[in-house]
Amino acid sequence: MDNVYILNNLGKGSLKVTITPAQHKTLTHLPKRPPVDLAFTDLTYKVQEGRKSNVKTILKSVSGRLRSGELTAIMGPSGAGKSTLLNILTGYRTSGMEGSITVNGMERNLSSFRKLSCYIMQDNQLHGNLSVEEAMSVATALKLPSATTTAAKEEVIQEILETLGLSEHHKTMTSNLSGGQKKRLSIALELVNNPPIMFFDEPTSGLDSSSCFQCISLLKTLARGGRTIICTIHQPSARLFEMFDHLYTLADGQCVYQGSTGRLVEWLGSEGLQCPAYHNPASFIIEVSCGEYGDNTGKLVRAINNGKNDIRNGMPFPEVTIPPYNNKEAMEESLKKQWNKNDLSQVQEKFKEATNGTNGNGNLQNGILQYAASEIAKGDPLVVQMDTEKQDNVEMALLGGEGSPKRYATSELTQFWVVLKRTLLFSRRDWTLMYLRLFAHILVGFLIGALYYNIGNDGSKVLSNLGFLFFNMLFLMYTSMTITILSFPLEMPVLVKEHFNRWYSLRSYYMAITVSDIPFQAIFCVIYVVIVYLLTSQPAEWFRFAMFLISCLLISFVAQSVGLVVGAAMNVQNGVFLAPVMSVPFLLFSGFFVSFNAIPVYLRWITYLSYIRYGFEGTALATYSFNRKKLDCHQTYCHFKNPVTTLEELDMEDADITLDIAALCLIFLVLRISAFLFLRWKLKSTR
Ligand SMILES: Nc1ncnc2c1ncn2[C@@H]1O[C@H](COP(=O)(O)OP(=O)(O)OP(=O)(O)O)[C@@H](O)[C@H]1O
Repeated sequence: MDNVYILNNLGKGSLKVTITPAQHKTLTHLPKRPPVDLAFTDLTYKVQEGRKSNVKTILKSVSGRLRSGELTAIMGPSGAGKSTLLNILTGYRTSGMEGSITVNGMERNLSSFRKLSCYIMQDNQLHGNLSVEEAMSVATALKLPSATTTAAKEEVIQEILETLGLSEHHKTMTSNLSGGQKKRLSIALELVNNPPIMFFDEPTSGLDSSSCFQCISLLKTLARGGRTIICTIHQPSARLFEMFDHLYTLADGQCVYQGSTGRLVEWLGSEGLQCPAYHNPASFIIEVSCGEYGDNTGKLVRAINNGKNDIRNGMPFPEVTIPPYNNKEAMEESLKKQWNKNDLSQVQEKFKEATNGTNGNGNLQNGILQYAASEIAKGDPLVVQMDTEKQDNVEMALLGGEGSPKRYATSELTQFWVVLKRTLLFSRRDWTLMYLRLFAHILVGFLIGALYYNIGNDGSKVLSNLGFLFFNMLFLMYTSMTITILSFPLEMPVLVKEHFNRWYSLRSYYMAITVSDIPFQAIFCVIYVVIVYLLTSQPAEWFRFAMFLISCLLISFVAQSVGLVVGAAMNVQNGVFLAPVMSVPFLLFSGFFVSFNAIPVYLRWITYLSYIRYGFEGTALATYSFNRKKLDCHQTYCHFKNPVTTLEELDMEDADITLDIAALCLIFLVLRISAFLFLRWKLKSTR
């Protein structure tokens, strides 16, 4: 359908422009968000190294302005502090920082800011087991308000995928996408709620030159839509460099250039640094920053006043003042004024999306866009038929404080449900997690059944039967513990990204992963126990079987929780070594190797912590307690013919299975809470 726009250039009549989009490539269905300008003043970042007195200053009182509608590159030599600056601006790193960061002239409220921004990290943290479409569905389910209809969500997904050139690949599994496609998917996922500020850490790393160009074109397109796009980049090619609107260059933690990319060479020339002909300006500024043309850093830092000066007019930026607002209306009014300042970007967005869409081809400087922009630049009032809704929908989140809406777009229950469904889908698709585990339980079940075949009621084989009971504990413990230690740390980077970008709360995520694996673990455990119980001819009484099964189930749940604690607290290498080593004392004090009374008094407390002891005791009581009849004996003398003798030998004659079950439940709860606390600590400490 043709779009008709009236450019009512007052005093000069009106101009009618008819635009026929080549294909449906608009982002009209995204939620409307306000444009955001970000400024930072005298930003200093220090870290402590080694001894407490050894403080390293990474950012040295840098200042800068990052405007909406512009694509900003943060450049500098390796180790200059680019990632550190980006991490501070995103709010990813908060401790050790001094200075002020303002958003549209007001002191940044980190909580509100994080709702307006997204951070796309270098290694596209994506779940490989989801298709593009499924990943997008999860993003819309979590990032758009629950009130959004399914049809509207579908439309958002459709639009974004078409715009980013991913619609052809909507059924492709994320793990099979190319590097460039993965990058685009990472952007697509965050674009769902249309954040006005987007941060990218090295968006072009690992991409070939054509994909780099496409990626930067896409970022430029997003910037032209009124968004503030900031990315760190390593020495781009001259072609890529030209595409950036704004360049912020760091050298040794200080700002050596801030301004348009187009004026870089001219400005450096005015400082006595002539860029050789046919030399890439991006390479030149890096070389200058590295000191290849002498020590110019101090001179450049002074000339630019460490980022306080605007290269456009060589003057310091106007002071940021925060007006004293008396009421909410005054704040809204002020924000609307700021909004109106960004009319240019709104016009650009409208024209861009109506004409060529955001298809990443970089062809943005079309005639209409230039016309509209130049008219505004001249100061002539220009009325464009636009979404008036945008102006009314000033985001109170910018203001922070009382008017600030909820922390997440959806309720914790919705987050729990969406993450649970996603985790169940992963489990179904994860070969190791599902089929290999099932196979192992069945195989080992039959192996043990064959080894201890029919010994359950044989008075001469009670010691072997106790060995069987202990082996059950060992097997169930290791299988459920190691799978969690191996799989959970792999989830961490995605969790860090999604949690930081406000997809869900840690609580909802944790509840979902806690619940998701329990049914599978339970099914595997039941299959194993049924096989071994029948093959080894344990007492054929339902209540004994139930107690035996409950003890085994609880052991596998507890061991899984141990795996979660270890997986949350450390990486795979350490976890795989430490968890089995840490389990050794619990195995030794389980009551199988040494009976309780034989353990030295000062070491007995360990048995109370040994979950293996409770599990082993539970299965032993289920087998030999509750007035079990004497066992069969096919030899002249069977010492353990009477089950009471076995219990006496194990010091379990007074033991109570209810206490064992209660202790296992308590340990389970304590471990699950500890795993949550470790996870929370880990999320904070990685930042
Ligand atoms: N936690 C830390 N402890 C000690 N030094 C740190 C810490 N974090 C960063 N640094 C140092 O700060 C400097 C800047 O690091 P940063 O990662 O920001 O550099 P960069 O410009 O992004 O480099 P690159 O382009 O190589 O990624 C480096 O010298 C780095 O070693």
